[in-house]
Formats: sequence, C-alpha cells, structure tokens
Amino acid sequence: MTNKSMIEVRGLHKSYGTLQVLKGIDLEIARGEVVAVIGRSGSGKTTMLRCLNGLEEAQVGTIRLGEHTINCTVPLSRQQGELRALRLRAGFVFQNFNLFPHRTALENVIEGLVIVKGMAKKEAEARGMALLERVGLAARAAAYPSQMSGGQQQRAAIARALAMEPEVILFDEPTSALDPELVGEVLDVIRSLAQEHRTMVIVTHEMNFARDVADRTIFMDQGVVVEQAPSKELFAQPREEATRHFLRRLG
Ligand SMILES: Nc1ncnc2c1ncn2[C@@H]1O[C@H](COP(=O)(O)OP(=O)(O)OP(=O)(O)O)[C@@H](O)[C@H]1O
Repeated sequence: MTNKSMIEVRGLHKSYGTLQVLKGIDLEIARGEVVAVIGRSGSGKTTMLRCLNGLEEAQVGTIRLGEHTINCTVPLSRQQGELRALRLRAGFVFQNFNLFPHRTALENVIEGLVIVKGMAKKEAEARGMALLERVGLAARAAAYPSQMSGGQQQRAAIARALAMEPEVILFDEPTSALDPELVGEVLDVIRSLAQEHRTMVIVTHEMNFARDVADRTIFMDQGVVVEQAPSKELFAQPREEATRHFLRRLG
C-alpha cells in the first residue's frame, strides 16, 4: 500500500445472482487526482463506483478511503461505523440528480449540513448560497427541481455534494441524462473542480472530456480494469486491443 493513495481498492468482486459484474478490481487513486472511468455499457463502471461509497455491497475485496476500510466479505450492516465514515468522505453525484423534489435548490444543498452535520440553519444557508453561486445558480436558490433544467439540477446536485466537504467526489455519468445543449454547463463546473485538484472519479461516456480533463483514464471491460494510463496517452496510444476496439467504435 502506498502512503499517498487516498482510495485503494483490492480484489473487488461483485455478482448479481449468477451474473459476475466485477471480477477482481484493483485500483489506487491519489489525493488530488482526477480519474475518468470509461467502457462499454454493462462493463461494471457504475457498479464499481457505487461500491466505492457503499451504495452497492460487493462480496469480496477491500475498499479503503483514507484511514477507513470496508471489508467486503463482511456484510455492510455489520460495518456501520466505517460505512458512515466512507459516505461522509465520498460525495456522490448521480446520473439523475436525485434532488428532493419538494425542496428548493438551496434546501437541497443544505439538507446534509443541517441534518447530518448539525450545522445551524443560518450558517448552512450562507454556505449553501456561496456554493450555488459557485455553480452559477445563485439566482435559482428558491427554485424547485421541477422548475429547473436538467443542467441546473445537476449543478445543484454538485453544490449539494460540495457542501459536505467530501475528500473525494464520485460522478456517475453526470451528463448522460441531459439534453446535448446542457452538457457543457455541467462539464464546465466539473472542469473547474478539476482545476482545484479535487480528488474525483468520473464515470463518463464523454471521451473528449475524459481525455482533456482527467489526469488518468481507466478502461473497464467485462468487470475488469483492462488498461489505465495518463489520459492523453490512453487515448493517443491505447496498448490493449480491447481498448483500441472500444475507441475505434466511438471514432
Ligand atoms: N441491481 C442490479 N441487479 C441486477 N443486475 C444489475 C443491477 N445493476 C446492474 N446490473 C447489471 O450489471 C452489469 C453492469 O452494470 P453497470 O451499470 O455497472 O455497467 P456500466 O458499465 O455502468 O454500464 P452503463 O454505461 O450502461 O451505465 C450489467 O449487466 C447490468 O445489467
């Protein structure tokens, strides 16, 4: 184990019934690193990401985030302390935003601060407003999700994740549910977070974004990591035939 890795995954296996979805994933992510995960539909990218903060339960392997470790052979229900620690440190941005529909943008952003962190409402609102400003949504603080575009909802969801001051942010195909003209505004926010060297793992089908923004890109196929390299290198000169095949099909 290297000292500087923030996330370390070892031998992760997960099945849904007889379907083996993750077949021994090993992964290290350094503090401040931006990592893109690419691969064809069904290769296990989302499942792997969800395992990282305990949204899915794997059956074999270990997941360490900072000094907190989940042992996947033990049910998560028996590791509640570590699970809570993991979830507090790993923010998650969902494909479909997952905002509370009956709360405003600001209320969505501050929910965790008030409920989980016990912050006074006034202080939480001040921080929430600063974060909404950060993602270009200050003017939409009082809007409900149904009154916002998909791009605005996703930016509010990113502000909500940031509010908890996570050590790592996990993005699950953050632009897949958006109309094409709204993709850019969300990618711009993620790009600005990358420029601050926040630790981020981004499952994405946006290959140009992965190449240009991620320090490293991981190509997954059929539940294994086939290849990983600095992004520019992986896209310019993929070493594995499976990676070449995948990238050729897109081109
Ligand atoms: N809750 C579930 N129950 C049963 N099978 C599942 C479940 N979630 C995912 N799967 C299956 O696991 C496999 C991997 O799915 P996963 O969503 O991780 O892939 P992915 O690489 O993220 O794909 P995509 O790019 O389409 O999101 C697929 O065959 C999928 O059908």
